[in-house]
Amino acid sequence: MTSNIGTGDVDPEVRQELERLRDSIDNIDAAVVHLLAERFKATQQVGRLKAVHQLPPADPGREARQIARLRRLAENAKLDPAFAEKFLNFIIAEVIRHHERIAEDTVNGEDTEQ
Ligand SMILES: O=C(O)C(=O)C[C@]1(C(=O)O)C=C[C@@H](O)C=C1
Repeated sequence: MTSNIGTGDVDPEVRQELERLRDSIDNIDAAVVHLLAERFKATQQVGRLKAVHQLPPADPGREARQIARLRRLAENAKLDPAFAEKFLNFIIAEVIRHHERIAEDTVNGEDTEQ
């Protein structure tokens, strides 16, 4: 069936309920973006620290502990732990790319960017 939500041909009560839920979703999405931005600010600092001290971008042991912890948190929150793991892995892969870029731009502990 094709959706008629966009055409205005929807019970006003249903439309109102949908709008209420979507407002909530929009707030949550904004919070997620802000939280992710804060997380990336912290990981950028980790990336610089690792580059300056010539530490490897990835730390598989740390990642294994984070995944185990996040899976537990997800289960308690009734979120699919497999989804939580995929989501964390997706973010960490991006962080590692950032770390690698920072390491490339760092020579003898000096930032060569700019
Ligand atoms: O904690 C670190 O060592 C980081 O570089 C941060 C982080 C993360 O995004 O949480 C990213 C890469 C590592 O493999 C582990 C964790």
